[in-house]
Amino acid sequence: MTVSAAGARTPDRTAPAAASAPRAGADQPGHADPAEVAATVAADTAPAPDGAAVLRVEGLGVSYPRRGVRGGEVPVLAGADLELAGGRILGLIGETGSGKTTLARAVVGTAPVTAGRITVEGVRVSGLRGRALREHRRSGRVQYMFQDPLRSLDPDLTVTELVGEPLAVAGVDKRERRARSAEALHRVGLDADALGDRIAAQLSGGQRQRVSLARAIVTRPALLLADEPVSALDASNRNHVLRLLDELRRDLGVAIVVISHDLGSLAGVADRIAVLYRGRLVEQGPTAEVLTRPLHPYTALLTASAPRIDRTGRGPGARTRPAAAGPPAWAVAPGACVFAHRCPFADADCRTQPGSSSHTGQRSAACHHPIRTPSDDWEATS
Ligand SMILES: Nc1ncnc2c1ncn2[C@@H]1O[C@H](COP(=O)(O)OP(=O)(O)OP(=O)(O)O)[C@@H](O)[C@H]1O
Repeated sequence: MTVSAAGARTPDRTAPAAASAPRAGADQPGHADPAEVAATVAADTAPAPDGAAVLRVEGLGVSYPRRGVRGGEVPVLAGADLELAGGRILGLIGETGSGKTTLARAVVGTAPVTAGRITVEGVRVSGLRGRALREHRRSGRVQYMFQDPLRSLDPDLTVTELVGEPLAVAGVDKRERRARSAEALHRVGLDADALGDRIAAQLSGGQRQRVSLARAIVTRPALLLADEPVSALDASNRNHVLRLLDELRRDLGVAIVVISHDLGSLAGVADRIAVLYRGRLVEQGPTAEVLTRPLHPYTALLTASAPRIDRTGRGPGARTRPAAAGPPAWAVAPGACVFAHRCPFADADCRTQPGSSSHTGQRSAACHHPIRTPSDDWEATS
């Protein structure tokens, strides 16, 4: 079990070295003045200059080893390009198995990158190895928040220990750990004095998710990857966590990637949406535009089937067909459209030719026949 860049826990085979680093001691709940610590956090975590990319993903490919086949591999992500500035939220959406978690894990260095590059704050993290990678993870500048806090939080640690653990990994002394853990808990609406001595099993689902969030921000990250942060929560806790994410990006300038199945959750919080289908990013753009005027037929299908986005079924999504089985993504010709087997507009080009990526302003869609409106100003880029 391991977790983030800074040593939480996740059930994977590629445990970051930080996972074996010493744990925080049994700190007492912190007594620091949260306002004072908050001021320090704000000073230490200056938002990236407007427009500066905190995360840049270029031509990313990830392949997992194929079980039982020596040297064999299964490509699960290909040609992914993304950019995210400080203080911005990117919603990453796609059906189960499309590669959302894999993309996030590639960014924190726990998925095997086979092509392209990932840059965080100007540092090429996809090329880091050995000591440089361990140092990067210990810095806590990139944090990954797991979708299942009950499984990802160590059941034996108290809340104070859980939140302070990434700081212990980073070598922060006990006194500062206590102060910063209390501030992080305060920021997510939890009282360290009241909850600091509890273990995860003694918390509600919403509290656990907020402890995960406190743990993720305690290192003052530049980039937070939140994997399905609200999918297990009821409506009130969901809204609370989404509001917290919004505050974090605004107050601390954190760049946040929110992974979700739920367009409704993303609609309220994300500045931009990226749509993943079978390991390919098929569309990206400002949230309102992607949701109301999807360009890629798969996005149209998503928006049409999301009740809160399009209840009428009369939007562009109504033109798409229901799901149908297709070839596995790795069997699709390199660059050809992975949605062609389901797309009502697909022609021979879509099944055989490299997908054409079109864009207009802030938007892009990897599609030979994007859904257009008369006002669209199109430019084919490849
Ligand atoms: N460690 C692994 N080894 C081999 N294959 C893997 C591994 N992890 C994920 N996969 C495969 O990679 C593909 C993408 O998985 P991933 O977990 O990234 O999808 P996802 O979009 O996050 O799905 P979900 O929404 O269900 O969490 C899936 O086919 C999955 O089975």
